[in-house]
Amino acid sequence: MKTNKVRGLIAAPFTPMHENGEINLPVIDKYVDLLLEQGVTSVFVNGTTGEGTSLTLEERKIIAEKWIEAGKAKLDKVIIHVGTANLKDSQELARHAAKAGADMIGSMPTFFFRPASIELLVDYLAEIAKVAPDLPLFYYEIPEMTGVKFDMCHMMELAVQKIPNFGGIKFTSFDLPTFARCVDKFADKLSLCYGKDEQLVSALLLGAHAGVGSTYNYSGMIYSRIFKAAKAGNFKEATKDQIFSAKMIGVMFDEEMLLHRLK
Ligand SMILES: CC(=O)N[C@@H]([C@@H](O)[C@H](O)[C@H](O)CO)[C@@H](O)CC(=O)C(=O)O
Repeated sequence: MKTNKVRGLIAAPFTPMHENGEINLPVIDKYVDLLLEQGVTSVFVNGTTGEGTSLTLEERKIIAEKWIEAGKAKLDKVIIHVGTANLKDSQELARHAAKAGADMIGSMPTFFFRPASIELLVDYLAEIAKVAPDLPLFYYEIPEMTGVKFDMCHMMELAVQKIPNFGGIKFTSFDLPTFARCVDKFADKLSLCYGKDEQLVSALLLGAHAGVGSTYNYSGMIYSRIFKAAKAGNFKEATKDQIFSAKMIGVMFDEEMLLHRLK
């Protein structure tokens, strides 16, 4: 099985499109270089920022293939989001990601008919993980968009028992106390990636292994400085950049996550 170790900055890339809404694949080669120039070393493809759940399966497959091909020997990890509203589509995307050479896969829960219990959520993830047994599966926790909210520490306890290739979590929530419990319990065996850019430094202080976010696409240099300063224990420096990030995000988003403002 491929390693579940991912570290540093993971961008959640936009899906480049032409005016007519067709996918603009060739620009992804330059996109990889743009991210690397900012210190971003991995990508989480077809996620929220990539509008994955608004794309067809075929579109998601060609985008995944292009990021894997463009990122080869350049990016550290290409992680493909396979979450959909149903199991069979997610399994199809997971099989495809494995065949195409992805390093990892991630999945959010079903978000219309939501899992009725934490056990059912883990069983669902296990059904996705089993069709791509050589890839670590990450759970994509994003309750503000999915409406699914369980205790992530408990979820991971169940996942490590039931899913041999469970790799970690992509934690997009302001709930730092829960994130702290997850770090305490699982930091030595899983990868814990934090997904709220405006609170990255707090998550790093707690022990996050990686940050994953949308504003990394064009402000990666800010988060690179935060990461380096935090890892060096220079929190005064890290906090300065984090305050800038919080102010920048405050300008872009008022009360809701308006993706179009990011594009
Ligand atoms: C809801 C949302 O878009 N969250 C972003 C954050 O990067 C967010 O844009 C940022 O923290 C500003 O609020 C990411 O966590 C989403 C993400 O990783 C993805 O697009 O897959």
